[in-house]
Amino acid sequence: MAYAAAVNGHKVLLYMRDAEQCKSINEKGYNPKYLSQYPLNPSGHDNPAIRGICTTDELAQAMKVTNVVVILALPCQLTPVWVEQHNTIIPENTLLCSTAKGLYLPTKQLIGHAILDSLNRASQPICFLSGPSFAEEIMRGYPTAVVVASDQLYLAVQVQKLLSNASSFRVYTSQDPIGVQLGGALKNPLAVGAGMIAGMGFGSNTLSACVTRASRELCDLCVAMGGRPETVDGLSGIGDLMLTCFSSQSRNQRCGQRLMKGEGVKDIEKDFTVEGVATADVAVAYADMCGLACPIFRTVHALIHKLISPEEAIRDLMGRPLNLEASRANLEAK
Ligand SMILES: NC(=O)c1ccc[n+]([C@@H]2O[C@H](COP(=O)([O-])OP(=O)(O)OC[C@H]3O[C@@H](n4cnc5c(N)ncnc54)[C@H](O)[C@@H]3O)[C@@H](O)[C@H]2O)c1
Ligand SMILES: O=P(O)(O)OC[C@H](O)CO
Repeated sequence: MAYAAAVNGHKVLLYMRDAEQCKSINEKGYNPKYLSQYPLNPSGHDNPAIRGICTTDELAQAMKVTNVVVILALPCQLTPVWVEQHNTIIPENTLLCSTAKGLYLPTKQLIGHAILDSLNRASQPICFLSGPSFAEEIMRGYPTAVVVASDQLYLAVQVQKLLSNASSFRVYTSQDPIGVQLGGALKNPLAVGAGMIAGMGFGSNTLSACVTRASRELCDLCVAMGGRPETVDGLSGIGDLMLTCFSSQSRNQRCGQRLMKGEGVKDIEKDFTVEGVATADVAVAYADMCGLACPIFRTVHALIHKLISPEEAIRDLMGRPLNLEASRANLEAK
């Protein structure tokens, strides 16, 4: 996201904890830890267009500048903690844009509600960026479309203008922050499930069937929790579901594959962030709250926690009562 903003000529400060990483960004124009082969310098000049900062003092100074947008790009389970630690230096009127795609496990909240609670301010301007977007493909300049949502459209439009560029990054707006947050979060356990199918050695028939039926569950659960169905049909629902279920670039998808090879969640999470694991727990809690069957969400959750075997999972899903395809079977109580 820093790169997308820098491409548009904005002054970008990238806050990080590691002083060495910061030094490398400022002196060499490369981030040694993430996507290290890509220069952080869209304009081609020697000086990096993105400057690294790593002290709370520098961050506090940066926050005082007017017209700042703070893009929070942390894993979901860490975002509220970080916000709470920094809430005194985040000005009340500064627009926050969260990119985290997950549901917050400790309180089973949408990430936006958890952030506002951590700030202890319900009125902070906030929006949510989501949609099919592997970071590496953005750095490569591959045309990408995402959506940014806020209750107040003008806040979403601010981020839309900040990040969109006509050659490779197109940002749509939405006034359905609940639907956009839920779509981006709930696709993750389903992508873990898609990886499990590959890990079990099944092929395209199984994957396509599962993703299609999963998209129905995603829609039912999002709508039951207050999102709009047209949002789920969009980039932050079906769009991101397709990306992550059909690509082994997805960390959630790779996690599912590795789980089926016998690895444990804790070991996999040491290698990369997997939002779908914690979010699966919250998804099942939401399904219970809404009285929804959501068999795929429940099966993925049970497999993650090794409550059932892969053979039982297939038997349970394939052995469900036969039904019309378009029936609302998912809406029956479990
Ligand atoms: N990577 C992608 O392609 C991508 C695309 C779209 C959305 N997202 C979403 O964005 C969110 C962040 O994903 P990511 O891939 O950038 O995750 P990541 O695992 O790469 O972590 C992002 C940053 O958080 C920092 N971090 C980790 N622990 C921290 C802590 N305790 N305190 C402060 N900083 C800490 C890391 O050092 C890293 O710089 C996720 O919810 C993800 O789903 C990621
Ligand atoms: O690698 P994943 O599975 O975390 O997916 C990253 C983004 O959500 C893709 O849009």
